Amino acid sequence: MSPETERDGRAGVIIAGGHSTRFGDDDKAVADLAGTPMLRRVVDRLEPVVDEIVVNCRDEQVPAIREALEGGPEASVAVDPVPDRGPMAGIMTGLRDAASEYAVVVACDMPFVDPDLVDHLFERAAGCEAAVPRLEDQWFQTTQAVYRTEAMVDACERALERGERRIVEPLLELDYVVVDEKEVREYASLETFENVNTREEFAAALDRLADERDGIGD
Ligand SMILES: Nc1nc2c(ncn2[C@@H]2O[C@H](COP(=O)(O)OP(=O)(O)OP(=O)(O)O)[C@@H](O)[C@H]2O)c(=O)[nH]1
Ligand SMILES: [Mg+2]
Repeated sequence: MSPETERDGRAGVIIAGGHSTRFGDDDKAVADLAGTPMLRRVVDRLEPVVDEIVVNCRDEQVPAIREALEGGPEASVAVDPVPDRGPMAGIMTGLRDAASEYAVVVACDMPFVDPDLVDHLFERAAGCEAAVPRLEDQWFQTTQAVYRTEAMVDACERALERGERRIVEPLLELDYVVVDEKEVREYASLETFENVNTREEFAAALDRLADERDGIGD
């Protein structure tokens, strides 16, 4: 028998442990975006393509996050043992709580994440340790990427020990594949990567949702 735990399945790990400083006084994770907390939109979009959902946050966010998750798909909450160590530490916390072999990591501020792309990223990651989108002239989309859970946890631990904070540090240690812009566009429009940092971007997201409701756009 293998000494390692046999894992299979797919997790969705949403990181929400930041302070939303560009957003202002409120926590953007639970900000009401056209009637639905932003984080809950991400949960709802991932639910059809994953087997379990984990939401990572700081301890004091838990009550509001649980409220935002109420009535939705089952999701567990993974609290950072040490807060404010950056999104990579949040990824490590969330992945540690996931039981699945692979996990898609998505930031809580990406309300337009496309399940078709996520599904494709899981397929591309099979047999290796990560599948990460990279658009032309842009950096890796590390907060909308699939990782092999155990491999990424170990790589994050090593990176944090070295004093690194960037998500790309553990990624580059893994056996990863890049999903380029052309390939992304076969599955999703680039709005999948749109992230909401400011009040202006929040207003733009509201406009986009209104257009979608009215059947405008693609
Ligand atoms: N667990 C954890 N998550 C974080 C941390 N910093 C950022 N994040 C998450 O990483 C994602 C991307 O970060 P940002 O868009 O910069 O979010 P943010 O740090 O809350 O916002 P700003 O303060 O405006 O930069 C978001 O989903 C954040 O919640 C952190 O220190 N710990
Ligand atoms: Mg952001």
